[in-house]
Amino acid sequence: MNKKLTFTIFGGTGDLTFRKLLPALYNMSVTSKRESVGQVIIIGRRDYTSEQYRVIARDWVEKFARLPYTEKDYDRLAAGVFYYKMDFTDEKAYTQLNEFYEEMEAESHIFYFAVAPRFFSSIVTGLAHVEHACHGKVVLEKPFGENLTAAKELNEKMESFFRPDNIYRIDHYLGKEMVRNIQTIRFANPIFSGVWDAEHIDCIQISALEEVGVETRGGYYDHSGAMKDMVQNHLFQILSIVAMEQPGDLMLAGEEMHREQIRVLSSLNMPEDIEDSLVLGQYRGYREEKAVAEDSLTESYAAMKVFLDNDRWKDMPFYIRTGKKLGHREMQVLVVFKTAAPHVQSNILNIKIQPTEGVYLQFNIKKPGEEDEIAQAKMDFCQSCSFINQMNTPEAYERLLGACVRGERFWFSQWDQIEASWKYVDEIRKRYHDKKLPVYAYEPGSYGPHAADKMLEKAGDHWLD
Ligand SMILES: NC(=O)C1=CN([C@@H]2O[C@H](COP(=O)(O)OP(=O)(O)OC[C@H]3O[C@@H](n4cnc5c(N)ncnc54)[C@H](OP(=O)(O)O)[C@@H]3O)[C@@H](O)[C@H]2O)C=CC1
Ligand SMILES: O=C1O[C@H](COP(=O)(O)O)[C@@H](O)[C@H](O)[C@H]1O
Repeated sequence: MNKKLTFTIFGGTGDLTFRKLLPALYNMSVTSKRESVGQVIIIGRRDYTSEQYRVIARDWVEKFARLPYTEKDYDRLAAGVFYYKMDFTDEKAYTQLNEFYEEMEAESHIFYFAVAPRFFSSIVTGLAHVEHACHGKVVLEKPFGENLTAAKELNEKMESFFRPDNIYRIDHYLGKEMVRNIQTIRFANPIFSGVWDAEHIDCIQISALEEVGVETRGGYYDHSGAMKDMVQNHLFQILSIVAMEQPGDLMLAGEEMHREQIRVLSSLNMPEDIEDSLVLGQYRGYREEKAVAEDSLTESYAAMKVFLDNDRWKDMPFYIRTGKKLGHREMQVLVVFKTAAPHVQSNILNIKIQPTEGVYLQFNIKKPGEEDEIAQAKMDFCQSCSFINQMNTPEAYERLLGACVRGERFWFSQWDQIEASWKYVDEIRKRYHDKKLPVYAYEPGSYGPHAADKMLEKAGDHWLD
């Protein structure tokens, strides 16, 4: 193991670390890539020894790792994982942390902020007491800031301590296999690229539905809500990839793609008819969740109808929705094409992001037999059904941690993307609340509030599940 490189996770007893980061490190360890992240320091305020932490982490890794779990592989990973107890808001505690790093012979650092954004600033202040910290890399979880003003302040603070090109703003949806695939499906197939516009498409629906509620994360989530937790980052990233112009190279994930994404985000239209463009909801029982305010108005569901002010997408709605405690878990991009004639059904392309990864295409054929009728052919390509694909496809966090170590910055969000998204999300939320529009209640296990269905009905559409 490269002892000198030290990978420190602030928020090491949180949901993200247990459910995503440790399983990713395990997968990297099995595929021998963990050598590159060196020793792992877990920072938490709970009273654990390293040994106790390793025992707790074991169950999570066993449950959530992509690759088959074995004791031997886990023990190899765990031997390089050390728990360090501290309150990361206590500036004085960083002097002792510095001593701990000296004992651990830490020389170069990657700091991972797996905490709510309101803590980022105190951690950076504290890291000023850690030798060489400012030469290290930092990975920042989303949402970056809690609004545009806070995000700008935070960005200045981050860039005054770390070198700007050592700041990695992670959006793990950018590491998902089928999100990376959208570009290829769009641009490498003339059957799609030639008709990818408002002239041929009726609407595009982007859905990220979750079955789980806020679980143990009430404290974080109640300050955030669906718009900041999912829409401002993950869903706007996907929207911008779906709607962007072709970057120079079909498979390119660099500067050019980034520029095209920004152009999309800058052309988001701010609706005048806010009541017909945004619906916020909260599942029944949300206020009884641990660490949630009993009179909370935080939304656990958001549905939007958005338009882009550009030639390609003029007057074509993008429908976006996300929520917790819904009927099932599904993340997909559905492209509904215009019909060839009024009595003929639409062609539908469904890019399935998770849990199944694949592509579904519905098109029209003559019904077999003597009748002169039209029927639908449904072609369903399941990429993740193949064991070989599963074994060879890294999880998002696995991919992004590796990219950070290698310095591949194009896999991460850039500041101007974040800024453009915040501008829009801040303003649309303000308009919703200024008009005193309700946060609609919905039943757990449903598809969200009826108001979200009505929003589409009014526009002559409906959600496709
Ligand atoms: N969970 C997920 O699936 C995803 C989360 N994220 C992002 O990751 C970030 C963290 O989310 P998540 O892990 O879910 O949140 P959690 O609330 O589960 O975890 C927060 C962590 O911060 C620790 N913490 C809080 N205050 C202190 C303190 N003063 N000193 C030391 N430790 C402290 C908590 O410790 P303690 O255990 O003692 O409370 C806990 O380990 C958020 O920004 C979120 O948006 C991003 C993608 C996915
Ligand atoms: O960033 C977040 O993402 C998760 C959903 O991630 P997925 O990879 O399971 O789709 C979401 O549950 C969480 O609230 C949010 O912070």
